[in-house]
Amino acid sequence: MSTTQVNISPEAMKASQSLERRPDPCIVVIFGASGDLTKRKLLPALYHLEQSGFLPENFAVLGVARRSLEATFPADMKDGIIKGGGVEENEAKLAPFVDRVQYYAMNFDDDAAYEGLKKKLAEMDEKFGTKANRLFYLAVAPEYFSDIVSYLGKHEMNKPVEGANHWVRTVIEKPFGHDLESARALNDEVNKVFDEHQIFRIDHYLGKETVQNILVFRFANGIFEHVWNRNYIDHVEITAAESIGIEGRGPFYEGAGALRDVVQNHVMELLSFVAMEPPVSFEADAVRNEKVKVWKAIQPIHPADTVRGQYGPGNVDGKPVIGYRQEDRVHPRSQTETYAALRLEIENWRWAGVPFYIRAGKRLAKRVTEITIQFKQPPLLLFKGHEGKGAEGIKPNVISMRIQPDEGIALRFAAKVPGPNMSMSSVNMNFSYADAFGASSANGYERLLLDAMLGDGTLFAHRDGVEATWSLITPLLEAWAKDPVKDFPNYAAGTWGPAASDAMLKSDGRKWRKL
Ligand SMILES: NC(=O)C1=CN([C@@H]2O[C@H](COP(=O)(O)OP(=O)(O)OC[C@H]3O[C@@H](n4cnc5c(N)ncnc54)[C@H](OP(=O)(O)O)[C@@H]3O)[C@@H](O)[C@H]2O)C=CC1
Ligand SMILES: O=C1O[C@H](COP(=O)(O)O)[C@@H](O)[C@H](O)[C@H]1O
Repeated sequence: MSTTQVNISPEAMKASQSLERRPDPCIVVIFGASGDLTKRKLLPALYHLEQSGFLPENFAVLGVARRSLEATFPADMKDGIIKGGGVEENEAKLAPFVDRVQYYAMNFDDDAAYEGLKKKLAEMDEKFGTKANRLFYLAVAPEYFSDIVSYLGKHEMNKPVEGANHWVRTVIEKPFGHDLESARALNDEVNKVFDEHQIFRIDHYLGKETVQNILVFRFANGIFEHVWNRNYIDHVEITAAESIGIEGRGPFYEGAGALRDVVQNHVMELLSFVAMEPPVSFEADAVRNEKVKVWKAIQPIHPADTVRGQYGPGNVDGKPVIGYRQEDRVHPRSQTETYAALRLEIENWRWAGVPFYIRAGKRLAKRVTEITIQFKQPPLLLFKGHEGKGAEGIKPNVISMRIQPDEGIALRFAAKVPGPNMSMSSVNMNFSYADAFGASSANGYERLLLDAMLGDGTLFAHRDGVEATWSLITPLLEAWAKDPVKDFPNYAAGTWGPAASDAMLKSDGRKWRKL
């Protein structure tokens, strides 16, 4: 049961949901327009932004992909746009948005086609009054990132047109490289064409309200920061569990695995928000610098402090599902991990000696992303022996930050059970986002697209950060590659992962929090 009470008036709530300034007129150019990401996330997010009145009046979208979809794009995606945009089903509302979306078919490798693209954009500027401002969104497989960027440079679409007061930016999807070397090479390639301030490396976790709220919880409240350190915290757990499998993305996932797919990026971002020092301001560089300091303070992770898993057949939500090796376009003896758990330490004054346990995986028992801060037991267990019959007993205090679903924060503490005896039980104080502020349809992409259009890079990854996280992960990938696993699959779909993961915490006298 929720105990959330909110002291915000409807007027204040409305004000917090309004924009201080709208983005300049612009065209969002989506490379990979016929793909899954565009359909499920980008177009719905843009539609929702438009419906919220956050887009400039002079605004347009150009979808770019290989197939000839001029006649059907984006009409054949309209159901997804309406559903994903969280706007009530109403075709009349959708029509003005769809009128601003156009399509251009080309092969990303086709040098000559970029001249056609340039011409098409100039025509759209005329039609929509978009003033030559461009947001090039690379929603494509990573092997195309460099090519597209260099062709944009070669055809002089990377810089504002001389004499005009406008901007050109690029948003680059993850994965940003597949190891340290490739990330550096990609950064070099992209930096040859775009200045760093033009590059927005997206990690959609940073667009989630609950992720941003980690910083608000820590730095806008007076009581938590004092205990947010090694003196009071026993350990930190970060869980990013998914119940879905690889959703037909066999070739991509075979080359990625859980470590590359979510740990190097989403989970490392969560960790940096939990562990960073207060930035001097909420400006892009100040926040990014503090994050990088955290990643650089993480000690090299020893392979013995890691666990790999791969799901076999099992049951998810009461339905039988196939194992990873049976998925489409997956090698029948694949070594790719669909689960990874790590134990790591951040060697700085705040965190020395506090283990951080991380786990992420597919086809786990349920979808839940949560950060658990477990505090030390009080120094004197005054009430030992009074735990109370039938009650759960006194457990250490826990702050759990639920990133998704059921977004919110809970604090576990001990309370006296009513009655003549001094019996105690653990209870939870809950804050629920939905109860406090109503359900949100925002999917992270909305906020980030808006920020990119506004030129605000605070919630985007920076070159240094990407390279720092790859520096941590790459040695593990190399160590794992040298040491093939013999027991894959080692967890059944629909469970909480391999037994070795529980054993890793058990060897430290701890266990994963039940989620
Ligand atoms: N899907 C998701 O939920 C997420 C995806 N991402 C990242 O976003 C990016 C896109 O992913 P996703 O949408 O799933 O990928 P898809 O495979 O669904 O889409 C790929 C797109 O690229 C186009 N394309 C591929 N090759 C060419 C080419 N040579 N010339 C022109 N167009 C080409 C395809 O066009 P056509 O159909 O015409 O061939 C299609 O529009 C990837 O980097 C992925 O890692 C990141 C987070 C989540
Ligand atoms: O980037 C990715 O993220 C999703 C998980 O995102 P979420 O917002 O649903 O938590 C993951 O399924 C996908 O494999 C990965 O590429």
